[in-house]
Amino acid sequence: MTAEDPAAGPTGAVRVEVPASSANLGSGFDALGLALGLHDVIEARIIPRGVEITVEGEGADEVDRTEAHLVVRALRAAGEVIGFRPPGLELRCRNAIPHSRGLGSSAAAVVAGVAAAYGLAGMELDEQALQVAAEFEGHADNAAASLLGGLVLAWTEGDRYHAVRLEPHPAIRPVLLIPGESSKTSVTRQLLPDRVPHADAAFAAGRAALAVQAVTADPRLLLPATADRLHQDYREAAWPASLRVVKILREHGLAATVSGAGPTVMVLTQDGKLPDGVDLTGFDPRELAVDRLGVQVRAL
Ligand SMILES: Nc1ncnc2c1ncn2[C@@H]1O[C@H](COP(=O)(O)OP(=O)(O)O)[C@@H](O)[C@H]1O
Ligand SMILES: N[C@@H](CCOP(=O)(O)O)C(=O)O
Repeated sequence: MTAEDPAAGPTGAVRVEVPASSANLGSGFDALGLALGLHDVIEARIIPRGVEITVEGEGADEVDRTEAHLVVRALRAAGEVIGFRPPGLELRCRNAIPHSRGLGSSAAAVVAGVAAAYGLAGMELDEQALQVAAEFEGHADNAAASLLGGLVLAWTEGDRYHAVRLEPHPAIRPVLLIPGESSKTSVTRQLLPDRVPHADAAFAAGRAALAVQAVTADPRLLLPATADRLHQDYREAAWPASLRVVKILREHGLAATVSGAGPTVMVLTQDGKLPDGVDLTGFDPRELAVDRLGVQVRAL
């Protein structure tokens, strides 16, 4: 995360580039996130009054163009925290992150709004930025990844959100299988049980710890490290085809997981390849680099 010229003081306009992310990585439910090389770009400008919003690309036919726009709401919320209250705002959004597919579009939009507030106020991003962004989602995995880039470990302490950033191993090449249909995170969270068996919790703790080693240091461990018992099976009704593909790819030895709350499938490969003969009808396979920078802000 950088604000490239924070010493320059408040500015009238900023350009923000924010990465998508894949949360959970199978075993690290609500804790692990990986930033991906697919970016929304937002230009935010202070104007005398009101909001003027243009949107191109993903979500252009759906998103609100009023004060209720997610980037505006996040910008205003961050502004309250840092004491920055612009009279009016112009936003130009060029969206590349598909909405409601498990690629962290909402977290990216929120991080973009928070980063725009800091940039317009001439401030560098800080710990409070994660706090504001994570409060919109209720979990910090995607928001921390969009903010910091790389692999993130997110956790909560009371009502405070925290994250550390780790460097993913250079050999890791994520392939994303993005389906046409969408699935709302708020809906699939309701499919999760209130309690899980102790053995499953213990399994998850071990595999999530292993995932840190696999993603940062030893990608040969990716298959066992991404095994999950806490969320994917419970959410099957929302995206049976995604879970079927995950299981088939794992039987072929690939570290496939449902990305975030689905329905996209993420495969952590080391060669960018998928096995022949696996039926991927309905999915658009795209190799995406790991984003190592996190959100980028510059004055215009
Ligand atoms: N760039 C954006 N601008 C405005 N709203 C957005 C943007 N990205 C996502 N959203 C909002 O977030 C919703 C998707 O959130 P969610 O279901 O959590 O999916 P995702 O997994 O993509 O984050 C969209 O329907 C839209 O309301
Ligand atoms: N840990 C969350 C992640 C949601 O990610 P999204 O990209 O689907 O919003 C969850 O699994 O609910």
